Amino acid sequence: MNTTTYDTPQSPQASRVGALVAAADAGGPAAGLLDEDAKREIRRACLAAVCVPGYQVPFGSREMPVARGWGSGGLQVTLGVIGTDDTVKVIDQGDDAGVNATNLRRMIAQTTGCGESADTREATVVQTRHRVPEEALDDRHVLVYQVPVPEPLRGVQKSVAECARMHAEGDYSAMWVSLYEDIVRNGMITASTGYPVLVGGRYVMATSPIPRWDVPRLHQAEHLNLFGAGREKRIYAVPPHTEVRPLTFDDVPFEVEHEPGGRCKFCGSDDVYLVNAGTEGAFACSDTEWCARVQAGDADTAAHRERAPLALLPDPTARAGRRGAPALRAAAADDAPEPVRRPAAGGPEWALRVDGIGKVHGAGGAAAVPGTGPEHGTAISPSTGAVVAAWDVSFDVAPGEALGLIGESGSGKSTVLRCVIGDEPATAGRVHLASVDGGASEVLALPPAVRRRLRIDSMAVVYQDPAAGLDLRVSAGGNIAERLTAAGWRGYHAIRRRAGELLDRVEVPLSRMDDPVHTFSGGMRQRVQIAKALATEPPVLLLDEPTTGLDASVAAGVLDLLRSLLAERDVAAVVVSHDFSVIEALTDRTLVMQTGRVVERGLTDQLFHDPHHPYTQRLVAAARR
Ligand SMILES: Nc1ncnc2c1ncn2[C@@H]1O[C@H](COP(=O)(O)OP(=O)(O)OP(=O)(O)O)[C@@H](O)[C@H]1O
Repeated sequence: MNTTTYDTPQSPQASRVGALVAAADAGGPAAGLLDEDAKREIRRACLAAVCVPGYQVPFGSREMPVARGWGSGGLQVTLGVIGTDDTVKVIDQGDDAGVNATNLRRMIAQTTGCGESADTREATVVQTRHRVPEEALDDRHVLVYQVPVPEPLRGVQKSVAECARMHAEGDYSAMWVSLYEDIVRNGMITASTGYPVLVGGRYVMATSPIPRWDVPRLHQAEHLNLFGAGREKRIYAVPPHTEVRPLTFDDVPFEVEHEPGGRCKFCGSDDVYLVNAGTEGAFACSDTEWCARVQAGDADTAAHRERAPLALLPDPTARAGRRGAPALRAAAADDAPEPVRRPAAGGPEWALRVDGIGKVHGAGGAAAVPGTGPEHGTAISPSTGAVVAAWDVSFDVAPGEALGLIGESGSGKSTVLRCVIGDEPATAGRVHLASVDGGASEVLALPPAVRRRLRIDSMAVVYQDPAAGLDLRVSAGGNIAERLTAAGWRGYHAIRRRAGELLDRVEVPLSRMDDPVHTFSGGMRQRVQIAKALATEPPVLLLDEPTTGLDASVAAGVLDLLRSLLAERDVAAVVVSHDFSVIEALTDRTLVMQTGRVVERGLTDQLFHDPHHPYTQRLVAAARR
């Protein structure tokens, strides 16, 4: 028997949390389904979860003697936090008197010595695998959820490590894109169980296992919510009085599930979460305790109606307006969340400055460089065997200017671009952006999270392969929405207007805006990638072989588009290509690269008409053929 008892804390609002603190390290005779060490670990994990609401705390989940689907995570949390003074109630789906619920409740009571009840008002610890009770919970209650799928990002990101990074950096744009795509397809967000919420303004949390109907009851709740996921070994919490906001766009209200005209066939309630009840069109309360009490006249139905999320019932007419191509008009001033960063007046004349960038693949770092380069005819270090992909490359680009990097395959031009954007770490050199601290900060020395952020509002890249810059499963508009939501855009219609304008500008028909990009031709994909890159008007645009791989006529069209886009925008562009005709069409100045080094530089026009270096002469001759 568990003989643990908790002091009754003085602060009613902190009572359940206070009990956790008091019992965190409390010992007692080992008994029941969990030994005291396991219980202590669970309490500590619960406390950590309370301290960082919405954050998934790992714990050493144990095997439990219950069948799969009974929720070993929830059971472990219940066993970890329950004391002999407590009374447990178990809700299986919405049923608290069924075989599963009764058996589980008895097992908990018998192995811990706590009381048991099917009445929410008597219970202090309620374990649920579907519903928040219709009865009001208060600061005496702990609601323990059996969680089947704890990771809210699982639908958009398979890698556990990447999910952790996204949570750490608050990078939830992939989640916003999935909500955007849902609205485009269905006019509403259809996610039912597991609806994502932002907890305490910081972490996105899945609300699995509860339906949307119950989600509003997490916001500023009186009671402590503890979520246990046994298989994924995670515990997380929503402590009392925590802000819990369902994720949705500013102009798309969060909605709960609703059966128009639906009413419980037993108690007549129409302000409860209803489930189908056998025959066609018949419904019943999913909370059997509440239903029975309403029938018995033992329920405060007026107070319940006030709590019910009736203001969040769906509005079908609003849904229709969210589908179909947006009306094109100039973006409104308040569409963008914040002004795009531009170099401050009086700052440097360049938007991007690169000083002595170098990249060595393999051993030796800078020591590997001697013996490589054009004069030695090799990029491979004679001393270490490392590949010196690029070395001592410097340039700057002004707003409204385009700089070309040209060279044969393997000359190192893409390496320079990848080091600047952050796709690979540089071995040497410095990068400055006028939009970051007026150019004072060395960008390569900034923390990785800050550098990733720069890729949203300060720099964009267009890759040769559209699959590198786009999610081909997502619609053209959704791909643009990813960049906009990452930059903080939260207006659904503003996002659609902006995406529509951009797609129109790059000549992708608006009728294709909501089609997945994998259904597009290569040239159209590249146009979508360009539209996405320009979405947040980054002051620096990097183009890596933007037309290579396209048919000649399609490439010519994309080149024309890029030429007019660069001419009309105040963007500083770096264009990498092995083809002098591309460089000639797009750029003002050019660096010629051979075996990792710059061998010639000058105005593109001059280089094209009067190349000095024999290597440049070869490249120009090839372009003229
Ligand atoms: N991860 C790597 N490990 C070893 N060598 C590499 C690696 N990545 C690139 N290199 C080498 O660095 C050199 C420069 O490559 P880079 O891709 O920058 O050339 P490029 O001029 O852009 O060529 P391309 O137009 O074919 O992409 C090449 O010799 C390449 O083989």
